[in-house]
Amino acid sequence: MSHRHKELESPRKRIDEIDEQILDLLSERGDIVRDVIKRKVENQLPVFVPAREEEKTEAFKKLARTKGIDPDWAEDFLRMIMTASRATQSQETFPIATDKPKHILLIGGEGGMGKLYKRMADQTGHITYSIDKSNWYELEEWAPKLDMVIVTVPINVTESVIERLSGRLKKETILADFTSNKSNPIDAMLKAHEGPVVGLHPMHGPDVQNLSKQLMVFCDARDRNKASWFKDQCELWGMRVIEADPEKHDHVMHLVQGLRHFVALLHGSFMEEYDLKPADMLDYSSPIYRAELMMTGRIFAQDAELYADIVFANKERRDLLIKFFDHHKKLATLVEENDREGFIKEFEGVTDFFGKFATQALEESGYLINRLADRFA
Ligand SMILES: O=C(O)C(=O)C[C@]1(C(=O)O)C=C[C@@H](O)C=C1
Repeated sequence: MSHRHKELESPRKRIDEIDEQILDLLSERGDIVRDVIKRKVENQLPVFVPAREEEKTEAFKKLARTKGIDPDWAEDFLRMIMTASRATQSQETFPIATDKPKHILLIGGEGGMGKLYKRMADQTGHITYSIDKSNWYELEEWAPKLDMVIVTVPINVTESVIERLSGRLKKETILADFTSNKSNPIDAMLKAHEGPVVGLHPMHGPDVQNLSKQLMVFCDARDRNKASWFKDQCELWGMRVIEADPEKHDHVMHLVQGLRHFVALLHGSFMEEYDLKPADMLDYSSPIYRAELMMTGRIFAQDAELYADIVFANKERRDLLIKFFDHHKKLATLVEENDREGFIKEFEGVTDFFGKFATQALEESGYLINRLADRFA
C-alpha cells in the first residue's frame, strides 16, 4: 500500500503550494482592505456596501462558471472573504456621520449592549458617558452637554428608568431606548421628555463580532429628523436600518420573542421531564435535527432573568401565550381522538397559509444544514 501512497506525493506537494498561494493572495487582499477602511474613515463612507457586495458576487459567480468552478460554492467563498473584510474594517476606527463628535450618554452602560455601543461610539470619535446603578448623580453635570441619551437597561425596568429622566434633559437632547418592545417605552419617553424621541431596537445580542450586516429598527416618535445622524451613523458602522411602526413591530415581537422563547423552554423542560439528555439525542440526530436542537440549546446558555423579562415583558405578550395554550389544547384533541384526518387538514391549512415561504424555508434551511454538517458532523 505505502508505495502506492507515494504516487500522491507530487500532486499533494503542488496542492500545498497552491493553498499557500491562496493564503498569500488573501493576505494581500487583507492589506488592501485595511487601506480601504482608512479611506472610508477619512471620507465618511460605510463599512458595509451591499450594492458593491452584490455586484461583486454576481461577477465572481460568472467568472467561476467560466473556470469550471461551481458558482454557488464560489459565492460562499467570496461572501466569507467579504465578511472577513468587514470584520477587519470594524477593529479600530469607524467613519463618523457628523461634522462634530456627538455627546452620547448610555444609561445601562455597564450592560452588554451598553458596553458594545459605547465602544462603537468611542471608536468613532464621539464622546460617551455611562450611567449605571451607582452613578446617577453625574447626570446633572452631564445633561447640558448631551446630544443623545440611549436607555439600554433590562426590559422590566426600562419604563421606570425613563421616568427617572423626567425633566432632567435639555430640550434639544434626543431620547432613545434599545428595548425589544417599542410602544410602551416610546409612550414613557414622550411623557418624560419634550424633545426628540426615537425608539430603537438593535436586533442582535451583545456578543456579535461587529455590527456589520446587523439590523437596527427605528421607530419615529417625535422630531425624527433630529435623529437622522444616528441613523447615518448606524449605516456607517455597517448596519441595515429599517423604519418600523411601533405597534406593528411589537405585534411581530410578541410572537418572535415571547412565543419562540417560551417554546424553547417547553422543549427543553420536556426533555428533562422525559429524561432525554441532549448528548444522547445528538448521537442519533441528522443535521437538521441537530440544527433544531442547537437553536433550543443556545437559549439555555444565556441568562434566565433576561429571558424571563423578555417572555413576561407585558400583558399582551402573556395574553398571547395563554392563547397559545388554548390553541395547544385544540390541537391536543386531535391526538386524544386519534384524528389523523384532522391532523392532515390542519397541516395542509398551514401549508396554504405559508405559501411560497415553505419552499423558501426548505431551501434556506437546506443551505444552513449543509454548512453545519460540513463543520460539525
Ligand atoms: O469595497 C469596499 O468598500 C470594501 O471595503 C471591500 C469589500 C470587499 O472585501 O470586497 C468589503 C466590504 C464591503 O461591503 C464591500 C467590499
